[in-house]
Amino acid sequence: VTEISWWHSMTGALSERVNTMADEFNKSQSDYKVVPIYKGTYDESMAAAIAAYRAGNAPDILQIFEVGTATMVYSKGAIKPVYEVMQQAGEKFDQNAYVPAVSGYYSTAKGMMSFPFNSSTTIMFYNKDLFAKAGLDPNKPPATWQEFVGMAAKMKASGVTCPYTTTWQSWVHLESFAAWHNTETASKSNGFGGLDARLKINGPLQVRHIENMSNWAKQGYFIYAGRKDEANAKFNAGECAIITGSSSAYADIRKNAKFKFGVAPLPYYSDVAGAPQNTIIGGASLWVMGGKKADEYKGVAKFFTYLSKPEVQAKWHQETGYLPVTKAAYEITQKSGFYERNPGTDVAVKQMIVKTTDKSRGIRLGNYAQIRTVIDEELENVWTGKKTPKDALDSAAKRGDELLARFEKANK
Ligand SMILES: O=P(O)(O)OC[C@H](O)CO
Repeated sequence: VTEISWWHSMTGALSERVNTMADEFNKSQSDYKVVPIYKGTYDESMAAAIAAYRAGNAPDILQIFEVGTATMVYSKGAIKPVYEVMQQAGEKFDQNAYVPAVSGYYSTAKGMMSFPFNSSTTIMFYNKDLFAKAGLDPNKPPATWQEFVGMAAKMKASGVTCPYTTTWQSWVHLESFAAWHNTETASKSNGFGGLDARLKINGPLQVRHIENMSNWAKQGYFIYAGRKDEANAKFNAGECAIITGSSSAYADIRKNAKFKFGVAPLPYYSDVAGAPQNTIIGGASLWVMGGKKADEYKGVAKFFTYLSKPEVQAKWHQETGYLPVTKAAYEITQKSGFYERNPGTDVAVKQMIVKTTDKSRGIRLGNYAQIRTVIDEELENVWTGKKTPKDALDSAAKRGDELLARFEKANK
């Protein structure tokens, strides 16, 4: 039996699903054994994989978050493109079966570089019980940021200690926020048009929004909980009335929440022309590492064929809140009546099926995992009152551009 190692960053209900999928594949045949290994958060696992690659003991399959995509695409030798793995193993791989927002994110002109696995997008969850406590209609979540302000004030007045929180602040409030308002995050179509792209995260729209968030933080409407998904625990414990973040938060909310919850689209500014456009994908994809034996690649390809089955993808989507990455997975889910039985589970899908523009397709920027750290630091300077929103965003853009310039030079 050939073992196939799979490093991932899934926790809670998500990691249970990952283990079940590997088990099911392992039971379906006797030549290969997929071994899933939790390697820490997305950035921890990416750093561990780079070190392991240098030491010659990288895993076969590596789950990398969406912002690591450009770095992986340019890591020639360290990775083996998925279209090549599938072709050489003689496995069928229909790239047209994928939802365009997903395949577009992970493809180059040659084909799909990684295997789309857990694509999410930015949405809102809210606690209906806390809405009722504040005298708000539990079936009317805020559709716009303008509406949000009055509601947050009512929640605060009714004694809610955390009216609003968010996970992944840079993804939700800058990257996806910009696409939702059909605004660029970087020049050159957010980096898809070339390595010389530079950040545009300090424009008037972004400054306006971060200024609002800064005021909401001061008024106690917005409670900052951390850079990654720390805020989920606060929401799941019933402390926060509203959370914005990954659609995949659904997996643990539906399992753990002891309150009635609702799912709604990400709020937007209704006075911005072109909004709402579409939000962008997050989550991660599976990369195949370079320098492995032919037999291992064959096993990886077989496992990807298993993961490509519409019914496997549909189950993953329905249980986790990740997007259906193929049209077939979406259709199976729709026909089964799942969306009617579980109101709100199609919110993420609807935000994504819109035709994207050159500003809203996604981002393809090198060193972006490091740039996220810079953005996180600068936003924290705003929440703690050390910097004005404009100064913090200007500084994030400048420091981020230095990282982009370095990446451009190294990959020319
Ligand atoms: O929680 P996930 O897996 O949807 O990922 C969220 C962000 O996109 C990570 O960059």
